[in-house]
Amino acid sequence: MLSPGKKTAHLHNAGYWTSTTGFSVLPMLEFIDVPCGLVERKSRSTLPVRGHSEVNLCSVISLGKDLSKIVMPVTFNEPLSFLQRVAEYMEYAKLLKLAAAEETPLKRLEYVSAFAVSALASNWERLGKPFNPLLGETYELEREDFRILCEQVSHHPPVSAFHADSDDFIFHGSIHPKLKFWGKNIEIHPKGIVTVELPKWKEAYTWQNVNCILHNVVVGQLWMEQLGALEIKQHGGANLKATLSFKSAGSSGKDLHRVEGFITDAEKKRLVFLYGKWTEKLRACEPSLYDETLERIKREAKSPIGSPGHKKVLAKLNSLTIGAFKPSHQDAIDESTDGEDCLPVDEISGSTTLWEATPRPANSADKICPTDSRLRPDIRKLENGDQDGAAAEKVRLEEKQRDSRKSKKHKKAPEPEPRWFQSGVNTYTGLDDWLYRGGYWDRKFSDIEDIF
Ligand SMILES: CC(C)CCC[C@@H](C)[C@H]1CC[C@H]2[C@@H]3CC=C4C[C@@H](O)CC[C@]4(C)[C@H]3CC[C@]12C
Repeated sequence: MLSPGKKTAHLHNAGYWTSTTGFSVLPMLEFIDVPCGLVERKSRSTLPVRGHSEVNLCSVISLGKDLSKIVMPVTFNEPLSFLQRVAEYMEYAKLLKLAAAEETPLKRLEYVSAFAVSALASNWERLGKPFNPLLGETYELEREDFRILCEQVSHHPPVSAFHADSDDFIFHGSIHPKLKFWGKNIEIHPKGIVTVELPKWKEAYTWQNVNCILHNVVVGQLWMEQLGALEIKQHGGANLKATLSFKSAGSSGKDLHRVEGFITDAEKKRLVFLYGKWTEKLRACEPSLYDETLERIKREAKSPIGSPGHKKVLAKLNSLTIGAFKPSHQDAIDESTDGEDCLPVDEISGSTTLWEATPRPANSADKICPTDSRLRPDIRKLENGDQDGAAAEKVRLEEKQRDSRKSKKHKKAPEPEPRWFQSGVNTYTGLDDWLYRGGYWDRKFSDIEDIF
């Protein structure tokens, strides 16, 4: 087994890990690769600035298409392979360590559930398309207390397999993401089973990832939701089960990113209530506390309709309902219940926090303009040592530029003006000059022409 912190002294199993390379190891949130061959194991602590394109998708694909079969413009991409995205599941691997350290099957399942939810957190606001891995492509990530290897095991359909091990747990599985374009939305079915094994307890946990919906892929603000039931089954020992529901944001957005559900035993008795948001945290409390909270709210709901107490209650009810309990007066809920005076909807006193997301590294949310030099594919290819590719891209870009100018002239429109500058006179010299129009730093780049 691995000895944490002693990377040079691996004595274990043959195969992939015996060849210790001088590759740099990336901390979990460092999404961009650094050149290999570094002597020191050094990692980035910030990200190069980059944003995603807002080019109209309809111009590239048609309805109901399986997106894996479509070549997308590179400006839709984030500079990562999907294998690296898979490795991001491990960001909160410490939860599995915590699970293994617990003495009861229930507590272990609580932490495994937290891990399953936390594995989705890195997807929040990540709206670029990772590169399709090539068949046979691999990605390794070795950290203090675990290591993971991913391999693209099939190209059509695309399947990525992964295996992570550590002193305390093994985590493995495969993902076959199916993307469907439905006009307004893209639906993603990340098919495949994932398994956590805790050898010390001779226990395993299995689940399947929930579906992911990308909204407003053509017009408006692109956003993502994770949707559906996540069933985490415990095998061996107590055979408990966690059933979590990833809620739809709903029209008011109240349930945005919300996750909740129960851990039950083989007799379907509720043992623990789990609640939180996949972007933020997961908490646990006794089902009785959840019931009491609901009871109290129901009682308070009898206060006069329209009173502040009543509104508070409606807000809370709306956010806590799960399974059988649904308020019949849901229609009465209006915008005002979103106000400051509503109860903290994600608080049940007496709960314990199983997992809390850590903040993103610097620059991870900045957007740059899709015309930025840093996004030029020919330059990037040259940087990566692909001279032929760079030459081909350069020709393609120049042709694209020529064609776009031609088609604009054809429409007899006046020569298009530059976007951020205009010709004018330098007030000091009286000579012709180019003057800034302003507005760039508002970063509204949605109508920018795709020049790459
Ligand atoms: C053209 C643009 C809008 C397309 C952008 C598509 C991006 C956002 C899509 C493409 C592939 C998708 C991923 C496919 C599979 C999984 C595994 C699942 O367990 C969590 C979501 C996750 C990680 C998806 C997140 C969103 C994703 C990265």
